[in-house]
Amino acid sequence: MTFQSSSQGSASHGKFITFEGIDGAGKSTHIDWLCHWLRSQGKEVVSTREPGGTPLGEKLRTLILNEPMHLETEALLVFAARREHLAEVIEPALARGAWVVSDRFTDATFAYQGGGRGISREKLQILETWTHGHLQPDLTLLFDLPLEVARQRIIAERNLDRFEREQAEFHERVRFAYLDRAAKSHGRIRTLQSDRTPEEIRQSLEEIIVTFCK
Ligand SMILES: Nc1ncnc2c1ncn2[C@@H]1O[C@H](COP(=O)(O)OP(=O)(O)OP(=O)(O)O)[C@@H](O)[C@H]1O
Ligand SMILES: Cc1cn([C@H]2C[C@H](O)[C@@H](COP(=O)(O)O)O2)c(=O)[nH]c1=O
Repeated sequence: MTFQSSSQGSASHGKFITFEGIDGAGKSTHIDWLCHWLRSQGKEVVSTREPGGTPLGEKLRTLILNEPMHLETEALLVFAARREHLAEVIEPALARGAWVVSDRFTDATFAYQGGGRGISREKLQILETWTHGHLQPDLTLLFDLPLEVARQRIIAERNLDRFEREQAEFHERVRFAYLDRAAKSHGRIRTLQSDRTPEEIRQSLEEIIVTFCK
């Protein structure tokens, strides 16, 4: 993890890797492979997700994904679930030297609640600083692809949740908020072109992760 204090780069801490992208981008498909690969390198790996990752967080996830609510209530709940996730799972794992791989983190909030719902970046930054001002992912893998391709992948296979049922314009705003954030991330967010075969994506992912581990 990247602490903004002098603990940055300390050998006693693990690494924090997050996966991001619009719904149906292919994150879950590749998280298992990455965790398997990291374990084959002898690392302790904690695989988790947001919203969720703790018993309380999973209850909040059910509400967030299914219950109609005010847009700011939604933002506050994702940060509440995140605070619990950090305290119960992420921070202890990193402190003991484990690698944490999370299916989504705060970039998702800037993309969905910021880009999608229109909450200002300033408001979200205040919540981010309050919740985890001391900690950011070391590496974020952004799975990017055209909206129509992602829709085709998920539409046949699942009951759509509150976000997945949003209009195409919402998902376009989410996608472009992610890309904008990646462009300003100084290399933390690596974008993977995801309208390719799983094998091609995995090869790109492997190149990124091997370089990151050096
Ligand atoms: N490169 C690919 N080509 C074709 N189909 C894919 C590819 N990657 C994933 N899929 C399929 O698309 C669907 C969505 O993939 P996956 O669940 O990995 O996406 P996700 O980003 O985790 O989605 P969500 O965030 O909505 O859970 C799955 O049926 C998966 O098998
Ligand atoms: C962390 C986070 C998530 N969301 C949204 C994005 C997705 O539509 C769902 C989670 O579903 P997934 O299939 O597990 O990817 O939640 C959000 O709006 N804001 C967030 O901070």
